[in-house]
Amino acid sequence: MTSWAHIPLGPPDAILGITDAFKKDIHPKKMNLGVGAYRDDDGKPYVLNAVRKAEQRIIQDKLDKEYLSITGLPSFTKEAALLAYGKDSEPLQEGLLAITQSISGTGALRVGGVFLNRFYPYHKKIYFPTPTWGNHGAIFRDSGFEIAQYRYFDKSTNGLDFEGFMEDIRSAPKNSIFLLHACAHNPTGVDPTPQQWDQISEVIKERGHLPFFDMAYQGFASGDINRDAYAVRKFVSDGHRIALSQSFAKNMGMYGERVGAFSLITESVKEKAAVDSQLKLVIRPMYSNPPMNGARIVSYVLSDSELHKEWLGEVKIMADRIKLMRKKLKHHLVEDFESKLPWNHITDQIGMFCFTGLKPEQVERLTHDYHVYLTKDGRISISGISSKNVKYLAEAIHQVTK
Ligand SMILES: Cc1[nH+]cc(COP(=O)(O)O)c(CN[C@@H](CCC(=O)O)C(=O)O)c1O
Repeated sequence: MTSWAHIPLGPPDAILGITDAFKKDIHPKKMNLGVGAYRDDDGKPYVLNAVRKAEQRIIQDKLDKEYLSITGLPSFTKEAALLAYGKDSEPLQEGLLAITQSISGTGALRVGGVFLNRFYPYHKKIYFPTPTWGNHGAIFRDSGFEIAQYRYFDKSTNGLDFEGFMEDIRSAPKNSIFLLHACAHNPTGVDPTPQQWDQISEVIKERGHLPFFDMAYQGFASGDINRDAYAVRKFVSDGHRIALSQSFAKNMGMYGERVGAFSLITESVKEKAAVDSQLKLVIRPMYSNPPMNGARIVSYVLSDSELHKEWLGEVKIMADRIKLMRKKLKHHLVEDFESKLPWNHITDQIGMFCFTGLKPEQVERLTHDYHVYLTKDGRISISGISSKNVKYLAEAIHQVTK
């Protein structure tokens, strides 16, 4: 009889495990600032109206439940590509974009990781920003990659270490793979300016590196889908043949529907056909073909002009609420509690997260004494803040940092 006694107990997930701890807490003022999932000002999950309308139309259309193709719903991947690359994208117009639907952003990164580990013709090493999203390491290690870091966050300014970033691009061996957060960097909320992206593109091109963009927040960062895709589109117009993972979890509130896409720019129609064929050979033994419901909803929303317009309005509402909570948190810290610490980074940073700069022991106290749940590195998901609890949070942060 097989014994499994040799299996060690694994640690709780650094991000998703926080929600479990939060749920067990019965304190009336508890706050979940862990997982990056949008909440409205009542602290409730938000299902977009455009999504609800698309769902109704799908029901009325009485569609079948047949298998999708291995690379997913064509109407979805077409719309996902248009959203990311823009209608004027040359590779898109010339049919040079290999793309597949994926199990959300995580699945896109994994499929991309396995594909690149199988076919990337240079060193199987990928460079991550320091710090990066907690799941990137496991995804690419499990895909067979060696992991390296490039400098990104400057603790002294709570901003971008641009010089260090550029030096590390220059010093990495030629043809390295660089994972780049397209917008709303997780966990820091610190993004390069467009001018800095232009310089990053130039040096990455000089070194022949492969840019692998992770775009998990398009539209959710600034509220503008085109602005948030600046880096992706600039790199493509500069001639980079990028790899891109897209997630519709946050910008369309499709968290549990698991809707994403992986794409790679190729040099010719023949190359695209070969890449498409090999993506299928990666996916088929992994999960065969993707779930259809979420992809149908996203394709309905993006392809219908009315729903698309409504969605753009809703994604801006979400982004604007996040920006307002940043302003309120900083205001209470500085004006009400007269904190003498620098808190400008709360409003300088962008997107779902704020990298507060709190030390582990301060994080520990925030959770233990004030029932505020956040990741150990001091990252807070701004969407967990509302007009009802923002002052309480400011007081708690002030108490543990004064
Ligand atoms: C940069 C980034 N890339 C990819 C993903 C994957 O998203 P999905 O499409 O759901 O597979 C996330 C979600 N990260 C937030 C959500 C929870 C998670 O870690 O997963 C987070 O960091 O809280 C990211 O923040």
